[in-house]
Amino acid sequence: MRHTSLLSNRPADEPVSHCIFYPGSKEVLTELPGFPQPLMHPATPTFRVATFPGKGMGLVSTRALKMGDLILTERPLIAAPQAMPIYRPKNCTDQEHLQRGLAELERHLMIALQRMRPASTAAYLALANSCKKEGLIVGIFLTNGLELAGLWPGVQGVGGNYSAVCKDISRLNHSCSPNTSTSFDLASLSYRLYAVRDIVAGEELTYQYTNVEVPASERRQVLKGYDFVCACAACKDAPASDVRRYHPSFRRSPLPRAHRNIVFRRRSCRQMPRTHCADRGGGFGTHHIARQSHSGVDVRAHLPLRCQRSE
Ligand SMILES: C[S@@+](CC[C@H](N)C(=O)[O-])C[C@H]1O[C@@H](n2cnc3c(N)ncnc32)[C@H](O)[C@@H]1O
Repeated sequence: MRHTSLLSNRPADEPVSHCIFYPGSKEVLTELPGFPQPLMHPATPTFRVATFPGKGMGLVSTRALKMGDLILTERPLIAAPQAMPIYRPKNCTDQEHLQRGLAELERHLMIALQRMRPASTAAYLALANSCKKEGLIVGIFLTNGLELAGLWPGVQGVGGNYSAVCKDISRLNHSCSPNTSTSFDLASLSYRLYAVRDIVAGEELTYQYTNVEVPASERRQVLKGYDFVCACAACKDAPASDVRRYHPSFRRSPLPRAHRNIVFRRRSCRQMPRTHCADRGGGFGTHHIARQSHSGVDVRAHLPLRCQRSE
């Protein structure tokens, strides 16, 4: 593993990302023409951090937004592999292998936090940890990680082999009918958060942590890993909502053509301990990475807007 502070040679007010990379990933970025491109921000502020009863902190819109509007652009504080490549002795159980992987991840994250700018370290440590069984540092990483694909040399498409934590985007709370989605721009090393429907001023900005096309009971299982029970309208009226979610109109996108490259991404790594290592055999992380390859999908097939309006 290589630790790299990307763009640390920039002015002090420019965001720096601390990256824990496999060999070759940094070169994927530095060989991009014009890397690093400047960050593209919205013309006027769009959000603030607020507290939501029963959810902790989250983001709220400070002005009306139109579907497709850019809400914010952000470089991650830290990016690291979703699964650490560690040796697995013959008699090692899944659980032991998982714990060793997490301990190794924690060790690398500690190094990262020590090397980061103090303000970035403080911002990371201020994030939520819903994964209390693990150490604080790794717990924050598992709670707040977003998928970061496209940096694994030789892997095309949305491999999702890295996970990244951001100061603001990681504050988004979950909804099964989310009003935002992200894309990741490699050339500027930044996430872009977009509105996927019209949003009124003062509305909470929400994001999907899991596949929202599956029935509520399946979503509930995944969300258990984040230590909350979703109380959105779709979950409250699950039988009716499940029926609507199977309807073909659920998959039809009303996004204008210009915005159809927006990609829905889910939270990246929270399922890693529970679904892979607890439920399946095999090498640490393999199944998880396979799952993530389904998570960056064309928004055309996934915008649940018609249903959102009726839910
Ligand atoms: C990535 S953090 C989101 C920001 C977090 N609320 C905070 O205070 O920083 C994920 C955690 O937020 C909380 N959360 C997210 N969405 C929620 C929801 N719809 N209902 C209740 N809690 C939620 C859960 O504790 C979850 O583990």
